Amino acid sequence: MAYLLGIDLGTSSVKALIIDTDGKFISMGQEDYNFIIPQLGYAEIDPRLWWDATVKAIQDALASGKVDAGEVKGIGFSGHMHGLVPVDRNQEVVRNSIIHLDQRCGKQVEQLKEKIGLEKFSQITCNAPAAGFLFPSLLWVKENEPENYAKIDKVMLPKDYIRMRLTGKIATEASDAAGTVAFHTPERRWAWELIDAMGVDRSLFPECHEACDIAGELTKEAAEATGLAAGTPIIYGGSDTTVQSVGNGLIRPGYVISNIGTASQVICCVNHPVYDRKLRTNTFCYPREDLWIVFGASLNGGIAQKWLRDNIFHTGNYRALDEMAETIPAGSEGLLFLPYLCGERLPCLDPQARGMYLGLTVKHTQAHLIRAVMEGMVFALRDGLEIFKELGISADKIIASGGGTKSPLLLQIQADIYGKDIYTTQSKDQASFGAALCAGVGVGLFKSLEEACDNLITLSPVVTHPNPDNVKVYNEMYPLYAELYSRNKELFHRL
Ligand SMILES: Nc1ncnc2c1ncn2[C@@H]1O[C@H](COP(=O)(O)OP(=O)(O)O)[C@@H](O)[C@H]1O
Ligand SMILES: O=C(CO)[C@@H](O)[C@H](O)COP(=O)(O)O
Repeated sequence: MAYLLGIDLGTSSVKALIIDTDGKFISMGQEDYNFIIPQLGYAEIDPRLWWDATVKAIQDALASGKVDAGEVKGIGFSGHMHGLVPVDRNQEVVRNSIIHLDQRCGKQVEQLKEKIGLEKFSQITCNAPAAGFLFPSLLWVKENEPENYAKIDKVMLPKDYIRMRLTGKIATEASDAAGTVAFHTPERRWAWELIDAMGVDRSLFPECHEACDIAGELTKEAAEATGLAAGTPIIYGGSDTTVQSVGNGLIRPGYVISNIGTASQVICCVNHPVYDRKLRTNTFCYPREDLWIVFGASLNGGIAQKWLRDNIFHTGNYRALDEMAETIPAGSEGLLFLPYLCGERLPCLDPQARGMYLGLTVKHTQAHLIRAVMEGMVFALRDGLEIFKELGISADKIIASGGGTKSPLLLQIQADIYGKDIYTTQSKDQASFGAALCAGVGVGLFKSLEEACDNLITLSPVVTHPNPDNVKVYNEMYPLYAELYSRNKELFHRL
């Protein structure tokens, strides 16, 4: 038998998925970890925790699938984006990774805008600089931790660290490199003009490749740690937003993925690097040289539900929260929730944005608080769909993805707030599945990503249809939701 291993390094957990070459699920290992919040607005994690969790997840996948390591023909990756992983000359981490949820580098974002000019910056990167992205985070380290900055030999993205531990080699690839905003997105190369202008040494940036290229082979040391076979081919892999889209079959323009993970996004792919001139969405590279991804990224997807579960209700169980929310009608009887608990990127790029409930009355119960949070998470994504309309990007078909697909209620809320049928794919975990497909293309088991997607990805026969009454309620509420941020921005900034 021939198998493929896809590793998805998420913000909160790592998944190692084994499939066969027909795309059939064989087994999956999953391990959780927690990033730390050393102070308000910071979000960090020691990358060695990712490695330990990845090793365990791979071991579990091999054991539960009873897979002979020699039959794993290729390994691919998907990884949460934007985070800074700095290593020294011995490939040891210099400091904790500053991850995408971190909002500390507002000052460095302003410096980028002042020194380069926002228009020039966005023409090169197709994006606005934002807190939590590698380049401004690196500028923060340069300014605030000169002793750490001096030790940095190379910087990389989170999943590149795992690949480095497996191959012994440091490199990155275009889909994640574009998310650093030190990258020329249309030309798919490091933006030396920006790097030089900010006084950063070019040597810190590793070689950059394409997602399905071969990166190297599994080392003997990594084989001993994981139980995989030394010499197994390893491909570069890509950013989670793009690879998860591949795992949903997104390989040509025309449809949209609605992904709810810890963060959440609405995503489409395009043939040219088009970008929103108002810089509310992101345009990065896709794991195929002639495609780009456009997406609206909310920092506040499932993390809002996790906050409610862990900090407010102290229940370990999303299902229990769903059961309560299901008892409440659409619209939560006039209660609205703005989910900007981590600051926000879509549509406002504001690290000081905050969450809020609007409309509380004595009638509202715990169940209303839960349902309003779920609705707020999806209203945040509708903001992205409205921008797609302005850009002339069609959303003929919407495919839901990520951990949010485990909740039938969240699927129904998406159908009702978007007013569209919601499809899902049959693959168990789309990001790690996409990573395995990229590996299959890299090692030559599939001719192309199109062939892999067209042959191996099937939509689930269960489609969630919008309920017309709920659509009406949400269409009336959305304009109120859309004003919540702008009307409260000044207060958020004074808090
Ligand atoms: N029954 C469920 N089990 C797990 N996650 C769920 C469930 N229902 C909804 N979710 C949502 O999925 C999110 C986790 O999604 P996932 O894609 O696994 O995250 P990540 O890849 O960011 O680690 C949770 O924060 C939650 O909002
Ligand atoms: O920030 C972005 C995209 O810009 C996300 O792609 C993160 O990479 C989210 O990862 P998960 O929350 O799904 O782990």
